[in-house]
Amino acid sequence: MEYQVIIPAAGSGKRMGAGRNKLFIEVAGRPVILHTLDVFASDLYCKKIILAIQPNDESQFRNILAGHPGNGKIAYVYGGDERQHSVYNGLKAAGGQIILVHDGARPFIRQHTISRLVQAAHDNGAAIAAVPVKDTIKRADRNQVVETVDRSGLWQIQTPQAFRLPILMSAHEQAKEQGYVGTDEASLVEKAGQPVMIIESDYDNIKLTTPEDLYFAEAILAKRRNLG
Ligand SMILES: Nc1ccn([C@@H]2O[C@H](COP(=O)(O)OP(=O)(O)OP(=O)(O)O)[C@@H](O)[C@H]2O)c(=O)n1
Ligand SMILES: C[C@](O)(CO)[C@H](O)COP(=O)(O)O
Repeated sequence: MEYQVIIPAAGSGKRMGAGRNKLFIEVAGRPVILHTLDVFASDLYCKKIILAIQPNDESQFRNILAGHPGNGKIAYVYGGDERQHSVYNGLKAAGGQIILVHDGARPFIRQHTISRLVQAAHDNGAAIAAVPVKDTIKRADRNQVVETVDRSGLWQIQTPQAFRLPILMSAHEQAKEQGYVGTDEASLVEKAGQPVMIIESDYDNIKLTTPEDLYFAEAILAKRRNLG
């Protein structure tokens, strides 16, 4: 089933502390963004990649992506101050029935997860990648525990997040009218009253956020090379 994907890539990487867009950092000798785009480039059902970037990163992105197999599918839009604004700018360039949003900082997404998300979004309207929480979660007030959260129903949410395009567009427009900023697309869609399905992903689908994540990234790629 055909789909388009928005890749938010306009962040500043403050928590990474690299002093530049973390998607330009090399892992196994290649910039993070190339790893992220690989699966969408090779997926014949992926008809368009909408890359949301900062204007001052444009020449570097274009140079890095010039030789990538997915380059012919890429449309560039400028991002905004918040991730949500970057995604909304991407939505305005999107078409077709199914739209995915996938963090540029998540380079290890698998094809079979994407395929399941696309089908679930077609069937149900909205579907997101997630893995069960492994740690005990507690709520604290000024570092003092006030509540232990029942872990049985908790999921660690990832991207891709997949939607029928009108559902996501409407949710973003409602959030804009209400001045609501969420940390993922699903929170906007939930707020609009649309059920959201969870599709179990895998623990390799990490978001490269802090420097430690780069060690994990090298290990994930080494594992995949060894598995062939
Ligand atoms: N205004 C923004 C903020 C983030 N992103 C993108 O959204 C993804 C997930 O965001 P995050 O990991 O938080 O990236 P940064 O915002 O760059 O990180 P930080 O919060 O540490 O600055 C990243 O691919 C990032 O480039 C974006 O397109 N536009
Ligand atoms: C969308 C997301 O990756 C789901 O876990 C996450 O909310 C992004 O958060 P960030 O702070 O913008 O990286």
